[in-house]
Amino acid sequence: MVDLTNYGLTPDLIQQNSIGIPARITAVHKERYALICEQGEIYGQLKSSVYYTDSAQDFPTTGDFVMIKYNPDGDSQIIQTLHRRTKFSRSDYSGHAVGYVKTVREQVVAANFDYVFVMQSLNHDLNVRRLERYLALAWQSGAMPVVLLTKADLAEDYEELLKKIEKVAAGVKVHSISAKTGYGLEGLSNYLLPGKTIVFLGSSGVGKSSLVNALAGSEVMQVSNIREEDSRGRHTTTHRQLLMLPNGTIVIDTPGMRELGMWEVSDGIGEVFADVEIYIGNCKFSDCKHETEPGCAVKSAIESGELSLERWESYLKMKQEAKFTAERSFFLRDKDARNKKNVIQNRQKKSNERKH
Ligand SMILES: Nc1nc2c(ncn2[C@@H]2O[C@H](COP(=O)(O)OP(=O)(O)OP(=O)(O)O)[C@@H](O)[C@H]2O)c(=O)[nH]1
Ligand SMILES: [Zn+2]
Repeated sequence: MVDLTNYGLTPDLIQQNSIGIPARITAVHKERYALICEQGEIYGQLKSSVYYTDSAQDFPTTGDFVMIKYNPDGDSQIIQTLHRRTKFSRSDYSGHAVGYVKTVREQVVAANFDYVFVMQSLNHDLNVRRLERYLALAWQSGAMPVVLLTKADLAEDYEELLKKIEKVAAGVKVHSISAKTGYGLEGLSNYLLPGKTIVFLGSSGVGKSSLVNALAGSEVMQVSNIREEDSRGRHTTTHRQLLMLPNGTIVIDTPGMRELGMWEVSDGIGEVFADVEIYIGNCKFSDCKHETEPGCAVKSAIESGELSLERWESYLKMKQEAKFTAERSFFLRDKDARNKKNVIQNRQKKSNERKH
C-alpha cells in the first residue's frame, strides 16, 4: 500500500465531512486524470455533477490532493479537490465563443509545491528581465523560489553575470549547476527532501528533464535534443507530470508552466522589487508619478546611482503588464455578466412572445 503522506499529504487537508479516500494528481490528460492513492497508480474522472454545477469547486490539476471514490474495476471518481497550499494559476478565457456564456475560471497549472526552481541556462537563455518575471510568478505562488543557472559546463567566466543575477534575485538562493557533469547538484540537497514537492519554471530546452534524470540517476524523463547553436528546443514534455525521485522528493514538470503571458503577478512584484518600492513611499507628494515632480525619492535615487534606471524601468514595465492582465480579467468577467443578462432577457422575451 502506498502511504500518501510520503507524497506530501498532511492530515489537516482532509475535511471532517469528506468522503472517499485521498489521492494526488500525477498527470492531467484530456478528460482523464492519472492519480496515485493507497491502491497505487490509477486513473480517475471528475464526478461531473459536483464539478460542473458547483462553480466553487476547483478543477483538479497536477499536484492537487483530491478525494476519490475508488473503483477497482475502472476509472475512479474524483469527488473533491482539497485546499491548495500553493499554486500557479492564470485566468482561463477559453469558452468565450459567441452566444455562449461561460465564466472566466481560474486555471491552475500546478499545485501544492514547496519550492519553485526558476531555471535559466548560462549559455543562451539568460535574460535578466525574464528572470525578474519568473521570480514574481514564483513569489506569487506562495512557495519558495530558488534560481538555478543551468549548463554551467558550457559557460566560461560567468562570475560577473552571477553577481548581476544575485542582485536581481535578492533574498533568493542562486545555484549554478550542470546536469551533464553533476556540478553544483550537491548544493540542492537542502530542497531535495522526502515528501517535499518541487516545481520547475523555465523555457523549453533549459534542461528541466536533464536535471530530473541527473537527480534520479536514470532516464525517467525524455530529453529533447536541441541544436546548441541556436538553442531552439522542441517541446518534448507532452504531459503534465508529477513523479517521485528515488530519495522521496516529488517533482512537477508541466507544459502549462510555459504560457506565462496572462498570469497575474501583482503580489509577487512587491517581493521581487522590494529594493525599488522602498523609494516610492518617500516622495514629497503622496500621489507622485515619479516623472517631473519635485522631491521625488525615486528620481533622486536614480540620479545618485543608488537605483539603476534599468531596474526602475523594468519595474514600471511589469507593473504595467500586471495592470493590463488585471483589467483584462475584469473586462471579461464584466462582459460575461452582461452576456448572461442578455441571454436571460432574450429567453424571457421569447417565452413572453410564445405566451402571446
Ligand atoms: N552541456 C549541457 N547540456 C545540457 C545540460 N542540461 C541539458 N542539456 C541539453 O539541453 C537540451 C535540452 O534539455 P532538456 O532536459 O530536454 O530540456 P527541458 O527544459 O526539459 O526541455 P523541454 O522538455 O522542451 O521543456 C538537451 O540537448 C540536453 O542534452 C547541461 O547541464 N549541460
Ligand atoms: Zn516620486
